Amino acid sequence: MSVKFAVLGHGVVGSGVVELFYKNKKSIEKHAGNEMDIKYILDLRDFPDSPYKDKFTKNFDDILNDDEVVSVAECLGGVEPAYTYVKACLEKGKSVSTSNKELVAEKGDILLKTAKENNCNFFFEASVGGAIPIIRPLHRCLAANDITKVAGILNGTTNFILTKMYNDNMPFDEALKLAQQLGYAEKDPTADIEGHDACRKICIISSLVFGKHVYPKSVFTKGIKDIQLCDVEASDVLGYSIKLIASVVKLENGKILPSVMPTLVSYDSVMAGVNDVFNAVLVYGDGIDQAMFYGRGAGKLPTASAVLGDVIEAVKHRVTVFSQSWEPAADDSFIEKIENFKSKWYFRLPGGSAIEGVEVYNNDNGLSYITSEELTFAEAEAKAKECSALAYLPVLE
Ligand SMILES: NC(=O)C1=CN([C@@H]2O[C@H](COP(=O)(O)OP(=O)(O)OC[C@H]3O[C@@H](n4cnc5c(N)ncnc54)[C@H](OP(=O)(O)O)[C@@H]3O)[C@@H](O)[C@H]2O)C=CC1
Ligand SMILES: N[C@@H](CC=O)C(=O)O
Repeated sequence: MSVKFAVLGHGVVGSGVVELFYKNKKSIEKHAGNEMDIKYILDLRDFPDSPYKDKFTKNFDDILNDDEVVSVAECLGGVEPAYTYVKACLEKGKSVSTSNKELVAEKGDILLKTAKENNCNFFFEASVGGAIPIIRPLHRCLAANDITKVAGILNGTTNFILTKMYNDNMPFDEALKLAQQLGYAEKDPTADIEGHDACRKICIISSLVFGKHVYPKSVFTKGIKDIQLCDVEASDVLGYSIKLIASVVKLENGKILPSVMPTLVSYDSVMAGVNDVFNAVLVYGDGIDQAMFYGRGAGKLPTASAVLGDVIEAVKHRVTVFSQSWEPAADDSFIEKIENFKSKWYFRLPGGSAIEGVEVYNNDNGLSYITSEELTFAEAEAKAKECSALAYLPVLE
């Protein structure tokens, strides 16, 4: 008998899940060890031209109350009603696979507990890095390591925009419009450009790796909206590319320091070669030294691939996967303050400024340079104020 699942949402990702499932149905079934079919697709809109139009419903209860549906792919986005729907499915023992990072970053601890209590699974491989397998490698393949740092480019939209600014001198707004047309951006793209999306993703990684829920409000987050073409030009001349880097570091005092900041990345580093919609995640551990995961970070079929991988896993393994879990956090005292973040820094000072002893790039847009010493965030902020800096960003060699 074929195993039935439902897809919530028929937008960019949900429609990709349906398309990829029917395209590769035979091999998906082979991997799952079962015949499978989609019984329902939930959406607010009508899709009269869809070959699957008979499967559409606007009523979530059709899915919830159908015992034949054992697994659900949630691709709605946002916290509500996704949270209510997902929790209700898990309470009925239906495993859920989601691409919704906002949901996982805000409610992951509760949903993982609900899944455990009901002997099913809450999977979220697609919530970080689009197509890139990173969640399962972190809690399974790399489980023998003491992981000390994870850093990456975790937002496809901003990496696409920055690449267009570097390679084509394209203005920010034009590049953003293109990313939206390609289905990379969030419904409200402020989440991409102000760094909230990358923040949600580093929260998920931090929670999984360090075992306690890290909420977005505890993470210092700065997006790329203030990056100007003159910073692009200056960083390029100095030998760096600006990337939106989300990272979490385990410190010697036992705390962790997650952050999201536009960062100058040396052209000599692997991160600098990650362009367009591609994402990359670098994991540092005592066994592996370092490992890099790379692939398309957004888009219809790449994200659908990760969602369907989880659906297959849910069909294959009906019992809770305990390694993919973390505890709720009573407070955020285990998170270090951003003021103590240490790095070299890029400064752009107003024209007419003078600075000695460092390599500088000086033009009509100001004087740009990179500090020779590491400074804490607090020291860099104070220096920026003192010099009336027009921009200051951390630097990754
Ligand atoms: N796009 C991408 O590349 C990626 C997206 N994601 C995540 O996946 C999720 C979905 O993203 P995406 O597909 O791009 O978003 P879309 O807005 O394209 O799709 C969401 C779909 O769900 C429908 N929907 C929303 N609320 C309801 C509801 N209450 N009942 C029924 N249908 C509803 C929407 O209908 P309507 O349009 O009428 O509102 C829309 O068709 C998000 O969490 C996103 O962050 C993750 C990785 C990559
Ligand atoms: N808007 C997101 C979509 C994938 O998570 C991005 O651009 O990375």
